Amino acid sequence: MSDYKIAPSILSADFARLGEEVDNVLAAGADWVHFDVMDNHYVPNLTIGPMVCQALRKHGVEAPIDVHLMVEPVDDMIRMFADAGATYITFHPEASRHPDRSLQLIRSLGCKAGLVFNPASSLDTAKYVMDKLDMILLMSVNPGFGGQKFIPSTLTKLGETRQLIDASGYDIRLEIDGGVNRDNIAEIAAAGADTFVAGSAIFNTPDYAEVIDAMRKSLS
Ligand SMILES: O=C(CO)[C@@H](O)[C@H](O)COP(=O)(O)O
Repeated sequence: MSDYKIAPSILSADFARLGEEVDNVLAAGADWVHFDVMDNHYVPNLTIGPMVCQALRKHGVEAPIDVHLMVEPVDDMIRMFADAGATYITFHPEASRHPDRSLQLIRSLGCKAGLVFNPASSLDTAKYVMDKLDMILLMSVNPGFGGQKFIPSTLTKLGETRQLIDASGYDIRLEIDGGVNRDNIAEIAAAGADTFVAGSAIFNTPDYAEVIDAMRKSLS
C-alpha cells in the first residue's frame, strides 16, 4: 500500500497563529488538515467550530480538511461543517441516535463520511454501514486531549479493521489517531492504517518538514 496520508492535528497548533500554522505544516509536506471538534459534553474539552473551518478556507487552505466530531448529537454540526468547507466528516456512532442516517446526511451534503471508534469500542456498527463509509477512524488514545500515549491494543484492532475493509470491497480509508510519531508509524502502517493523524509529534517540534519527512521515510 503506498497511498499514505499524513494529517497533522491542529489541536496541537498555536491557535493564536492558526492560519500561519496550517500554511506551514502543508508547506512542510502534510497531506490533510485534521480538525478536532470537542464540545465539553461528549468529551471533557472544548475546541473549535465551523467558523474556524470556514476561516481556514477563506484564508486559502485548499487541502482536504478532515473534521473529527467529538460532539453529541452530531447532525447539526454535520450541516454546519459541510457549509464551512469540510472534506471528511467523521463522528462517533454512539453520539448519533441514527448513525446510518447521519452517514447519509454527510454524503448528501457532498462530504466524505466516516465513523470513529474509541479504544474500547466495538467495530460492530461499521459492519452494517460499510457501503456508506469513506473512512474508519480508530482512536489509539481516549478522545479529548493531544499528547497522550498510543494504546498498543489498537494494533490488533487495526488488523481486524483492515480485514473488514478488504473483505467489503469498498474504498474506505483506515485512519489512526492518537500518540502517532516517527518511531511507531511504521508499525502502525504494517498493522493496516493508511492515514495518520499526528498532533504533538509534529506541532511540538521546531521543524515540521523534518518530522513529516522522517514519517514518510519510515512508511516507505
Ligand atoms: O482527537 C484527538 C484527541 O482527542 C487527536 O487528534 C489528538 O489531537 C492527537 O494528538 P497527538 O496524540 O498526536 O498529540
